[in-house]
Amino acid sequence: MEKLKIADKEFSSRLFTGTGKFSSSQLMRDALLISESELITVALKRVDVNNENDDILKHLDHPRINLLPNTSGVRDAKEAIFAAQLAREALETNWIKLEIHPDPKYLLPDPIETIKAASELVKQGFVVMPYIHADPVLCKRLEEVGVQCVMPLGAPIGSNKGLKTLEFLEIIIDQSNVPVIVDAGIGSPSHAAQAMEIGADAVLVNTAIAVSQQPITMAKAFKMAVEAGRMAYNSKLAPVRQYAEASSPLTSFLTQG
Ligand SMILES: CC(=O)[C@@H](O)[C@H](O)COP(=O)(O)O
Repeated sequence: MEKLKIADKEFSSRLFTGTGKFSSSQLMRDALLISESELITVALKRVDVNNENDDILKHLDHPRINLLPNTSGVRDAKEAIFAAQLAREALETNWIKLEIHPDPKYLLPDPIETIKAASELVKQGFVVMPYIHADPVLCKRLEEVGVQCVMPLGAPIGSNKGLKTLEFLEIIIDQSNVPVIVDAGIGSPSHAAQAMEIGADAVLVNTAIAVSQQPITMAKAFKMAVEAGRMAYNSKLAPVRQYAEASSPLTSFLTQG
């Protein structure tokens, strides 16, 4: 599979993963290593930044893993900027997954605060990866302020509903000049494959792996689905037709001889 470039990094895997909801840190590590994911997001609020033996960080220590701190839990741009600065200091990375979702019921991202924070964080030298609604206009605006990719949602975080925003994701992918990573709501490997088939550059999956009955084999299933979806996209899918079209001539044998 061809590599994906975001900012100064190249990724062989187009499956990005999250670290929440695993029943143990060891299980999280085993599943994420099997997934071959190279960009793994961790909520800053879950890390004890003053403890160099922090359990979650210890379990994510691997040469293939790039940590992507996220600002989950913040309610506005001001808090997000503060969280990003803390993360940069604590984890020594200027990459940040910008998540501002003040409403705990649906966890939908606040577009106004997100664009405000993104534009300031870009000015401060961050590689900004914003989690947003599948809004094509917002994606273009974020691109203009200098984010390195966009991360539109398929469905609410943790809902496992799949690509409820499919038609808008297609518009975003069609228009985008930065990588498009479908994030949130991907509940099964087939959802991930579908996102890749329509041309997403990558997907981010957490809940569907972490809360499955067998996270390790599920992680592998997601890895394979993402690879298959990308391969299908690169091979150009056959067109969808309204009417049937025979796969081989139906009557030619009647007219022979
Ligand atoms: C971990 C993380 O960043 C989540 O906020 C992300 O959006 C994943 O969503 P799912 O848990 O639905 O896969």
